[in-house]
Amino acid sequence: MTGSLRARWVVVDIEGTLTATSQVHVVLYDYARPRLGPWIDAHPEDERVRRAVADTKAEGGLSADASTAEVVAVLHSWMDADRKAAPLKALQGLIWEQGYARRELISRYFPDAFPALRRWRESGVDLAVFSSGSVAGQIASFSHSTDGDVTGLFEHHFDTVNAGPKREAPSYRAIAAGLGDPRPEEIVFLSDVPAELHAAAEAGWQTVGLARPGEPFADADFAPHRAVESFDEIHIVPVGGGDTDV
Ligand SMILES: CSCCC(=O)C(=O)COP(=O)(O)O
Ligand SMILES: [Mg+2]
Repeated sequence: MTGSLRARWVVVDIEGTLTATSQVHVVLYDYARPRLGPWIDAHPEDERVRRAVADTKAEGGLSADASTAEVVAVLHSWMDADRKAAPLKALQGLIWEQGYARRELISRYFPDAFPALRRWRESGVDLAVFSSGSVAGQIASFSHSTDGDVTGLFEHHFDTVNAGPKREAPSYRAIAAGLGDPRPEEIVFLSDVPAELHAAAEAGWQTVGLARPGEPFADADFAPHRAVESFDEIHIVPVGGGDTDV
C-alpha cells in the first residue's frame, strides 16, 4: 500500500503497467510484423511513412536507396530486440490503428487499472499517458478495449516523439510543461521500469513502480521508489482535496 499520495496529475505508462507485456510483444507485435512491408509499399505518399522509412534507413545503417525488404529486416530486428525506436513505433501505430478500426485487435488491460483510473479522475485528479507506443497507437488502443472506449479518461498523450526518451529526465520536464507546469511534486508517474521512475524522480515527480507478478520487471530492484503489485494498492488524493482514500 502506498499511503495517500497527493497529486494534481497521474501519468501512466502502458506496457507492464496498464497492460500485460505479452499484449504488446505477442498480440500487437505479431499483428504488425507481417504488415510492415505491405504497409510501406501501399503508402508511398504518406509523409509519416516516408519519414519513418528514411529514419529507419538512417538509424539502421542502410543506404538511402535500400529496398523495402531491407527496411523491414531492420524493423523486425528492432522488434526482436524490443528496441522501441521511434520510426518503428510510428509504423506500428498506423498498422494497429487500422487493426483496431477493423475489429481485428482489441486491448486487454489489467482488471485493476481502469477502475482505479476512474476513481482518481472522479476525485479530481487529471490523467495522462507516457508510453513508447506512438500517440496514434495509444489512442487506437484506448478506443478499442475490453472496457470499451476509455479515451475520455486522458487529458494528454505523450510518446518519445513529443516528449523524448523515457529514461531521461528532460522528457518528464517537457511533459510537465505540456501539462501546464504544475509543481513537479504534484505529478505521480506509474511505470514498471525502474530506469523510467529514476528519470521521473530526477525531474521532481513522485513515482510508484508496478511490480506486477509474472511481468518482466516483477523482481527488479525498485528502490528508492515505492513499488506495488496492482493499482488497488495505490491511493491518490487530489491536491487540495480531503485526506480520505479514494
Ligand atoms: C498500445 S500502444 C503500444 C504500446 C507499445 O508499443 C509499447 O512499446 C509500450 O511501451 P511502454 O513505454 O508503454 O512500456
Ligand atoms: Mg512499461
